[in-house]
Amino acid sequence: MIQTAGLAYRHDGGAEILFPDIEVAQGGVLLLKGPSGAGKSTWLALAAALLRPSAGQIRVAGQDLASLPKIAGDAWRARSIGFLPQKLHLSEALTVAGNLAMAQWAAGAADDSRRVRDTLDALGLAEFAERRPSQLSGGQAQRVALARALLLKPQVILADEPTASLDDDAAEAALALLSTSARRAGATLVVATHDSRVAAALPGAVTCQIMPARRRNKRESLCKS
Ligand SMILES: Nc1ncnc2c1ncn2[C@@H]1O[C@H](COP(=O)(O)OP(=O)(O)OP(=O)(O)O)[C@@H](O)[C@H]1O
Repeated sequence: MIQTAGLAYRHDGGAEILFPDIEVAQGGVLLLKGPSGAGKSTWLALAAALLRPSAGQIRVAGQDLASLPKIAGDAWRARSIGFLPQKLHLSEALTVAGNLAMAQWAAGAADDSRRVRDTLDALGLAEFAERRPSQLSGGQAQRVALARALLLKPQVILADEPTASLDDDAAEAALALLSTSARRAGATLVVATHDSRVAAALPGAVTCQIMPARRRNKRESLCKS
């Protein structure tokens, strides 16, 4: 479950970004839309406890994040959040399987090569386990990053612009895989995007518009389900 109320954040030297109040049930899908620079990535960083709000409340996967100390936040994130970043950050020094093992190690989880294999298998990546990231297509590399995000069975998956630079067919396949994987894992899925193709691929999502304050119409609701 994700719940926010009166959430706001001010970057150093920037104007305060005001976010709409959001409520998404555990296992639900949240689509965060909004123009470039509106604050979508900032919202994801707040939901991952990478940033602390300047005002308001945010509760993610049963944890109140507004007042969570940094060290507790790091441990909570490792347990609870799977992140699919726009830049995939796969290490070329490691194989595909090694990249997943590295994610286990970084989260302080026990080394579990069986889970690495099973996760790669579930995403149709078994045959690529011993390849380096540069030996994969863009879509395959993104699937590896999704496998890494799912590996530790997170309660929430945060995906930042998952269809950027994908053509229509690849974007449709990526979104289908993302939502099927999240549903199977019982995880809440959050997709932040300004790609208008995404809404059609995520029927039933709670859709919230992140909007710079100067462009808001006070009577307009910024979220709908
Ligand atoms: N570290 C930072 N320091 C100062 N300002 C920042 C910082 N990071 C982001 N901003 C500003 O905060 C605002 C929101 O940025 P954010 O990256 O969250 O937007 P976005 O909606 O994700 O944009 P895009 O779709 O282009 O990725 C922007 O005006 C941006 O310039």
